[in-house]
Order: sequence, then C-alpha cells, then structure tokens
Amino acid sequence: NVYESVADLTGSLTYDFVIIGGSKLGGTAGLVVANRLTENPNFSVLVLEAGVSNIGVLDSTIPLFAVNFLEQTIYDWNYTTTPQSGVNNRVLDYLRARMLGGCSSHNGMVYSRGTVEDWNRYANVTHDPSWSWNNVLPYFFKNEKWSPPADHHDTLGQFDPSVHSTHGITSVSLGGFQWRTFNKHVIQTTKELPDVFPFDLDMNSGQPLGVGWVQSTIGDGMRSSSATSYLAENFAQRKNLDVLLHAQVSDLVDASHANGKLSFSGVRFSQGTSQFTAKAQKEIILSAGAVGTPNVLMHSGIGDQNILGSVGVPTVLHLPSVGRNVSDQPFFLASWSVNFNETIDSVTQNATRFNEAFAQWNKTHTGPFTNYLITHVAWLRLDPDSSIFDNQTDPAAGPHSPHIELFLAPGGGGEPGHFVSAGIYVLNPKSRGSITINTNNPFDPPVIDLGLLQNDLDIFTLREGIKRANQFYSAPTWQDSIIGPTQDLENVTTAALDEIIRNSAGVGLHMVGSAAMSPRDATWGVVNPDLLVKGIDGLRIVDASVLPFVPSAHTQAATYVVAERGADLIKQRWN
Ligand SMILES: Cc1cc2nc3c(=O)[nH]c(=O)nc-3n(C[C@H](O)[C@H](O)[C@H](O)COP(=O)(O)OP(=O)(O)OC[C@H]3O[C@@H](n4cnc5c(N)ncnc54)[C@H](O)[C@@H]3O)c2cc1C
Repeated sequence: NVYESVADLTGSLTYDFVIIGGSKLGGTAGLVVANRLTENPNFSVLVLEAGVSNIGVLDSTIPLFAVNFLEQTIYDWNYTTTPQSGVNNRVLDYLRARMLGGCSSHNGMVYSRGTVEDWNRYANVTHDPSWSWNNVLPYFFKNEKWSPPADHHDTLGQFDPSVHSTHGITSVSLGGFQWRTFNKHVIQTTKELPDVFPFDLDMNSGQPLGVGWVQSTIGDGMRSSSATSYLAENFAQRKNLDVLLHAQVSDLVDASHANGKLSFSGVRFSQGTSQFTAKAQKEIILSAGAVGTPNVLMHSGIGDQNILGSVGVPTVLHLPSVGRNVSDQPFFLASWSVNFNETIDSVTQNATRFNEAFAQWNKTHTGPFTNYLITHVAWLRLDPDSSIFDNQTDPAAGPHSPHIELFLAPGGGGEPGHFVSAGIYVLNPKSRGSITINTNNPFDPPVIDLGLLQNDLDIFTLREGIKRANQFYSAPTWQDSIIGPTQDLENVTTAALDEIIRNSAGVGLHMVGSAAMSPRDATWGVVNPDLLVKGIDGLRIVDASVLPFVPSAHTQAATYVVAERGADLIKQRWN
C-alpha cells in the first residue's frame, strides 16, 4: 500500500492516525509507529512522506555504497547550515534523507544504544522513570533482530549474546567481511595498550568503554532500514495502512479549542502543484526528524511568537522551545598511509577488484560490499584531571559513559593509495544551535545553525580525540605497517591544531533536541515525556527531535526506541 499519487488513495483522506515523515521512526521513526499501530486492524493509518521510495535504490541496499550518500543526491533534502563561526565561518552540508525509511535508508548503519547512564539521565531530566535504561531495554529488544554476519564467521568473543535480542524487526550484525590484517592490529593494540584501549566485548551492553567490534543494522549482506524492516512486504500489505510518497506536509490546519485545549485535525500537504488536507480522527504524529519536525511546527504557528511574527506566520501557540536546544556531535577524520594493501581502498580504487566485489555481492550477498567502512569502535573518556574541568562541568552522563568515539576503518584516505583512518566524534557536545524559519513559505528550507564548536569543551574534546587516535595507530603492532599520517596532527602547537580543526571539522549528522522532552510541568521543552506536544491535544512527536541531548552514541538506535515507545504510548491511549 505504498502509493505514488494521491489519486491512488481511495476514500476521503480521513484516517485515525496521520503520520508525517516516512522515515524509520516516522521517517526512521514514522514507519515504526505505522507498523505498530496497524497491528490493530481497527486503526487506519496514513503516512505522508515527502521523498521517494527506497525500493531498487542500490546505494541504499549495498552497505558499502552508503558512501555515495555523503554528497548531495536526489534522496536528500540537501540542506546547508548557516556560516558556522566555530569552524571559520564555513557553510556545511547538512544531510537529511528524503526517502522512505528516512535517514535509516542512507545512514552509516552503526548500531549503538548509548549507555545505562545516558538513559537514566533522560529519565532524571524528564522526571519520568519510563525513559530509564531498564525500562527502555525491552524497546531495544523489540527493535533488534540479532543476525549472523554475511560471511557466517565464528563470532565467539566478538559480542555478548546475553545483551541482544533475536526477535525484533531491524537486523543487527557484526561485520560480514574480514579485513584480516587490520583486524589483527586492532585487537593487538588492545593487548599492547590495555590502559587506554582495553578490549570491550560488546559496545551495546550499556557500559561500552574500550574497543570492540562494530555492530551494524545489516542483515544478509544488505542494509536493514525501517523501510526494509518495518515496512517489509507483509506489513505494507496491511489493509489499514496507506503510505503516500512525494507528499510534502506544509502545516497543520483546522485548529479548534475544546475543553480549554487546542487541537488540530488536518494535515495540509502538497503533491506536485496540488494541495490536499488529510484528516486525523485520533492523533497526528509528527515524525519528520530533527530538522523537519520544528519546521512543520513553526509553519503551523507553533513556536516562538517573536520568530513567527518576524516572518508573518500567525502564532497559534507560543511555544518558545521549538527549534531551540539543537545539538549535534562535532566530527574530524584523520588518516594514515599504510604499506599493506588489504584495505577498502584496494576495492574502491581498482576497477577490476570493484567489479569482482560487485559480482560477488550480486551472486551471494557476501564480500567486501557487505560492510560499511568501520570495523571497530573505541569509546573513550577524557582524563579526569584534564585542565578543562577546572572551569567546565563533566558533560558525560556518568563515570561509565564515554566522551570520545573513534571509529576505526581499514581505508579512507581519499587519495590514491592504502590508508587506515579514525573518525573522531565529540559525544557530549556543550554547544547548542537552532532550527528557525526566515520566510512564511513552508517549502523554503529552514535555517540550520548548529552552533558547532562554539564551546571550548567541544574543541578540547576533539583535540584529545585526535591525540588518542595518534596514540592508537602508534602502538607497537602498527610500527611496520604505518607509513605516516596524511596530515601531521602531532607535531603542531595547540593553536595550529585548533586551526586545522576549525578548517576541516564536520558534524556527525546526529541532530537531536529541536522538540525536546521535558517534565510535564516544565515551562521549557516541546513535548511531555509521553511525547504529546505541550498545550495541544492529539499531536505527538515521535522522532529524534524529542531527545533533549545526544546520547553518547549515534542516534538511530535511540530513535528506534523513541518510536517503539511512542507507538506503545499511542496504543495505550486508544486501544
Ligand atoms: C548521512 C547520515 C549518516 C548517519 N549515520 C548514522 C549511523 O551510522 N548510526 C546511527 O545510529 N545514526 C546515524 N545517523 C543518524 C540517524 O540516522 C538519525 O538520527 C535517525 O535516523 C533520525 O530518525 P528520524 O525518524 O528522527 O528522522 P529521519 O530519519 O530524518 O526521518 C524524517 C522523515 O520525514 C520526512 N519529512 C521531513 N519533512 C517532511 C515534510 N514536511 N513532509 C513529509 N515528510 C517529511 C523526511 O523525508 C524523512 O523521510 C546518520 C544520519 C545521516 C544523515
């Protein structure tokens, strides 16, 4: 029931639930909610997705081809940020998928849940224990289907089965192709430098400190997105579910007041040059993602009255936190040239090997195309005696939560040759940005200001991350393999290193916080812990934007939890 044109929909465009954003959760989240709600045959659900189908998009299916999404494509909104003063006024591309499955259809597929302390902190901040680690773990399990790697290698000692679930929907697996030389050196480094880089059996135990094997949303050598899992054929066929593509929502309409409460019953969207309104009899669920959700809210008159007034959008509800409090994780990529040729570069830079790998994947869904770039992840803490803590509080959720992530990859120098690399993330950034609007045309792009690297702690953490990456690739085991760094990041002054960072750092693309949860009686925040928008009846936000700050992890697993829990909350109200 996935339709290209509104003319294909029978009936009056009236449903129990209208979900905005066909990502995994509505986008990424939206399809999770759609799937769970349509388990009840009495509920009718319409999903409105601005983008295109994921079906037949090879870049979305073959894990290694995800790199092709790291530039502007027809599967993306192709946003850019405002000039970011923290990175020498550069304007950055800000990728957001515009396709079924949302960012789960085009992201890096790293599956990381965050820590026990991260989730307990969400529970504390929202005054709602149902967001604690123990209480969200069943939702991780509902989402995750632990699966064998594509090469069916022996995974003993590479993960802890006791912290995984095999009965969920999204496939999660260890790497399906072995870069043996690189893997050997990584594991040897954990033995040679165990104080800094201890081996960690499972990065999703809730206590991930150390270096472990990466886990990814991949099954049978293919990407597992919310579109391929939650909207798999057996689910898409449900008679009570309609999914409409190329349907861009402009705003919520038909506002009314009943029993002193505001509600909206209509969702206005465009297809081509025509406008339509879908009706929700029970709830509207906004799952347009951390950029799209505040954008739709503001164009519906829900937001800061000063911002809305300045662009001529009449205020329906003054909710000043909409679009504020945005956070994302600063990122820096460092590479080293190596003298072994068993690297991803050997496949991507050699037409013969590339064609062989492609043929192998086509035939058996095995081989080097079954992994993305990353084989291991190091989750690390800043030194507690760091000078930065003289005047800054520790941003981590607790002593067992990392400040720094290094993703480790056997390739990626971006030039001809063979490389190893480390992607360095600041996991708990203190800088904050915003999503605002500067016109009253809902089809104009929103204004994205990440506030990237504006807080000293963030650039300090990135510098420390670079030092750890240098230390990692300086372990004795690498001595005969590493030729040298592609850029000297070690023998430079702090000021020079800062300048290098500000000239080339990017962003993790893990935005959250633009429609944050807060305690039920709080005057800040956009949604209550039950994800209902404050001051509005029947409007729920179910996507990454509700997380008040990033977990010390990437964000898709957390988004799946928000979506699974959001669906449960909706069912509890209406079943
Ligand atoms: C390139 C990239 C790589 C990433 N890599 C990883 C990774 O390896 N691991 C990880 O954990 N996280 C990763 N992330 C982050 C993660 O994918 C996102 O945090 C998560 O998927 C967000 O889900 P969401 O449902 O909130 O929003 P999205 O997945 O963005 O879904 C929003 C959906 O709503 C649709 N939409 C928006 N506005 C409208 C509108 N007005 N009308 C109709 N539809 C609309 C969009 O087209 C989209 O389909 C990555 C993100 C990107 C962009």
